[in-house]
Amino acid sequence: MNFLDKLKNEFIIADGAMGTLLYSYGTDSCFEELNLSQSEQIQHIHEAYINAGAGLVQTNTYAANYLKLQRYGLEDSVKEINSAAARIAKKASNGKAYVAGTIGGNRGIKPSMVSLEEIKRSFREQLYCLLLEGVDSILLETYYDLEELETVLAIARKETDLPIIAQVSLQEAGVLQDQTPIAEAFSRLEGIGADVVGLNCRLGPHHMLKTLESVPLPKQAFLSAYPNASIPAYTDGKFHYEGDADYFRQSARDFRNQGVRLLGGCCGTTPAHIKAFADELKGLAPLEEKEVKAKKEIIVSEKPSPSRDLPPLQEIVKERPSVIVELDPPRKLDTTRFFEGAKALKEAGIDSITLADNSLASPRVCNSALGYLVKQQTGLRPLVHVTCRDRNIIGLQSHLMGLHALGLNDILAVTGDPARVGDFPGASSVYDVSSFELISMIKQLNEGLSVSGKDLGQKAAFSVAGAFNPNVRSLEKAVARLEKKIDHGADYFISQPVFSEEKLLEVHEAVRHLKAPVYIGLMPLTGSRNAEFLHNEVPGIKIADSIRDRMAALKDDPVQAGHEGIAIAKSLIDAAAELFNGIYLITPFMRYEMSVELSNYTREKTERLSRRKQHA
Ligand SMILES: Cc1cc2nc3c(=O)[nH]c(=O)nc-3n(C[C@H](O)[C@H](O)[C@H](O)COP(=O)(O)OP(=O)(O)OC[C@H]3O[C@@H](n4cnc5c(N)ncnc54)[C@H](O)[C@@H]3O)c2cc1C
Ligand code: MET
Ligand SMILES: [Zn+2]
Repeated sequence: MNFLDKLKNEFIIADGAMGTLLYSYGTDSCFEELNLSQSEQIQHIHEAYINAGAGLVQTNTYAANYLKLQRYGLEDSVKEINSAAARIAKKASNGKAYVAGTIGGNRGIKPSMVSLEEIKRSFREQLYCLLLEGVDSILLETYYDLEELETVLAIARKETDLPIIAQVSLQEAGVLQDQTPIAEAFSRLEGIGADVVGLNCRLGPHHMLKTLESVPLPKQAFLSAYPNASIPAYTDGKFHYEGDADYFRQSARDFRNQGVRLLGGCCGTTPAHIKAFADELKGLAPLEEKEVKAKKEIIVSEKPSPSRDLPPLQEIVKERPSVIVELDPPRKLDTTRFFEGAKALKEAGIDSITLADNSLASPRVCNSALGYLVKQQTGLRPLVHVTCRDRNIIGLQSHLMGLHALGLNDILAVTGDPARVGDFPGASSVYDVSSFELISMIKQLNEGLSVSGKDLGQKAAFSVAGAFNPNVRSLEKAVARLEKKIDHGADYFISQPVFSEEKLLEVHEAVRHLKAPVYIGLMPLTGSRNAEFLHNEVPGIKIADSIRDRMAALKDDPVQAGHEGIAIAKSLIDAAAELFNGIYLITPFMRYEMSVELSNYTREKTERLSRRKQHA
């Protein structure tokens, strides 16, 4: 009898986990490769599930596509691995169980870089291999991203008449990670032609049952559920699952009462869990009609965001000249000079001081702590840099919520210099998200939503700058990155320092069409060694020979060299102020007096310019 005909009248118990079972036996590499090197072990696991009562087993091919196999250098073995897997499952089933060819999702909980085009290519390759081996059905499982599942399901539906099971993974009870309610996801999947729709992985029976309470029986399709055994625990360097089989026995009837007809297990489950399901449902008829609990509305809080005490910088710089100054947190514990600098800069009338986030990957006093104190003590607006390097998504989200609580609403979102350049070269550079994704994440908080789409009960009021590096070979490419950052929500840009008038003109020409304003970076040179270092060792920075010669002539006179650095910076300010409203001054080595002098100079220069414009 066809698998679907059987489901019309009775339950089918499916198998449980393969991957976590292999892991618990000690395999810590590519599970799918074992189809080639340990086929007997895979066959025994299938047999154990069939003996436990499974009427459907899935091939050991969850990650057997080239995108995932390339981690192990096995991207050319897709056909071999899938074919072997299907043959092993068929041999183990020996006519006693149906065989589903499994294809897992690629886009996980983390924001993903894998394009749909790439996913389609890899999916087709795997699908054809499984179909050629004559499986009884196709099982699409562990899809966090509905768009991905809809895409691959449409391909599979076109290619085969075999029954297709399409399963998503919950973000939390009731919804996917983009907050799509499960009932809606199921009806979309049914619309594309899934014969069975359901849930698998990530969460256990509790959350799946809670979810199913608000899911009606599909019109044509059947419902499935493959819960995890429990939430995984991490002990002695290994993950393990604690949920015991008795707990599964108790939940079997609840799954039946929610209308599930295909019931199996995902991560952490074992033949004992499957036997518990099978024993408990033996002789029971599946549910024909279901009463659905009214769905709890997800209310995104309408609470207004706390008002900003200062307008965002992008608004200021669009209207008038504006100076911001980078004054980095110290590398040592004494912050006296830092606060002296902040006060002096406040008196110089600048719009903001920016505080780097462990620049050059070397630890400094936490910039949000100092930013808060600056605001308290001087009333000056702190702009904190946030890198993707030091915090994973959990840390970033928490950090942003903290900045909101502290009223630090101005952020520069940057990738961050990699750890290997800094004081702790062995430290990990996290990079869970790119600078683009970080910008989107911050803007999502302004919608009152967390990165995973959860309601945060309040909207944040961040204004977000993106970094602009004009000191690259292709300015055109750098500007294309700015456009992409604008698409992700960047409100304005702050640039690396520029050291020549020609470069200022070139940059101005390249960015003038952008709708987001640019604060152009300028930094006074402190001496000849500083100039030579920047010119020769910092990628992209080129200082004109004439300027380097001026600095070199004062090699033995640091005081005069400092004055010369200031004079050079002033002539760059003269040129920059004609082109840009926003000037970003970088303070070298905590020498804030230089920034104060240059801030004052910029103000006088821009006042002269505006008087000239008024007269003209
Ligand atoms: C104003 C400013 C402040 C900064 N503050 C900090 C800080 O506080 N802490 C810190 O650690 N780092 C800081 N940085 C450094 C920054 O993280 C790195 O220099 C980063 O690579 C460039 O900025 P981003 O993070 O926006 O890079 P993105 O635009 O996200 O670029 C990321 C990577 O892509 C590559 N890339 C970018 N543009 C091009 C191009 N045109 N051609 C080829 N490849 C390209 C580069 O390898 C770059 O590293 C700052 C940089 C700027 C401009
Ligand atoms: C990571 S969720 C899917 C797992 C797969 N069905 C296995 O058990 O290996
Ligand atoms: Zn799983």
